[in-house]
Amino acid sequence: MPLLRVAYLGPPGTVSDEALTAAAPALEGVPLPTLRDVVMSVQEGRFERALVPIENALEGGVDPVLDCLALEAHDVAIIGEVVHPVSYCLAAGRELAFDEVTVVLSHPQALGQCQTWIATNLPHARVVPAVSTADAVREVATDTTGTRVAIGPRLAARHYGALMLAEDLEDDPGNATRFGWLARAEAAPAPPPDGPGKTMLIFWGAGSASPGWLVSCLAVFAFAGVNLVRIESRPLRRKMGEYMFFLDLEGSTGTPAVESAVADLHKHAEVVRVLGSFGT
Ligand SMILES: O=C(O)C(=O)C[C@]1(C(=O)O)C=C[C@@H](O)C=C1
Repeated sequence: MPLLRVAYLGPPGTVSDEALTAAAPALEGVPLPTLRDVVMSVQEGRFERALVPIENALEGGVDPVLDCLALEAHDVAIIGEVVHPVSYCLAAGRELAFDEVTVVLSHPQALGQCQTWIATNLPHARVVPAVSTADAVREVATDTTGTRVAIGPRLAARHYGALMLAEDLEDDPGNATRFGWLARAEAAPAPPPDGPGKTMLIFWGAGSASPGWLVSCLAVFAFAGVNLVRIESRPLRRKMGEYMFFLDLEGSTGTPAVESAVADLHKHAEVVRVLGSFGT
């Protein structure tokens, strides 16, 4: 039987690559250039599965993934999650003293996760965003005369033969990223009827301009005895002041409590979409 191919943010050596290998070493990973591409590859049926970062312990939600799931990838479901510890090194194509460094490259999430380290150790360097951590490391690895460095996982430094000038750059040793497994919604396994589970959903609209609207939306979960574990708002990408709300809650939609809370939420909100419901 052919191996299941899983799309992830490339090139090889990203944190996504590390997380995929740690979670499912037997699956074949296929690197794609951007996070939007990875999500849309499942929406468009080019891949049956993808692994994408959703949330980081220090920096919060991974916006391109959340926005694409909410607003573009209407037929994609989150079918499971893995939490992967994240640690970075400072990679370069040659030995450099910190005060010689003029540019530090990385993915914006990684730059955010290391912001205190950068401010303390490279206060004069220009911080430049890259499409992924591994892309940044690949870029500097062959630069044997310049003054640029990159922040990326050790995997990337080894993969591209870069020197490691420093290690453990993350601003807290508890740094970790939560990744979601994606599949087409029709291929998602049925949510578990009991046992520990999680449901991720989004809602917006109808009544959001009236006092107490958000409270009444959230109250449906309290009344049903469902524990909310995360709430995050993002612009609805329409006009100023319109937001969508991402909720994570304990329990799957296979349980009566979650099912009735979600049904009640429909009475308050214009749009309610369950992004995923799975066992944990
Ligand atoms: O650039 C990478 O290495 C990625 O896999 C992307 C990404 C992200 O977008 O959050 C994944 C995990 C880390 O939090 C940092 C970057």
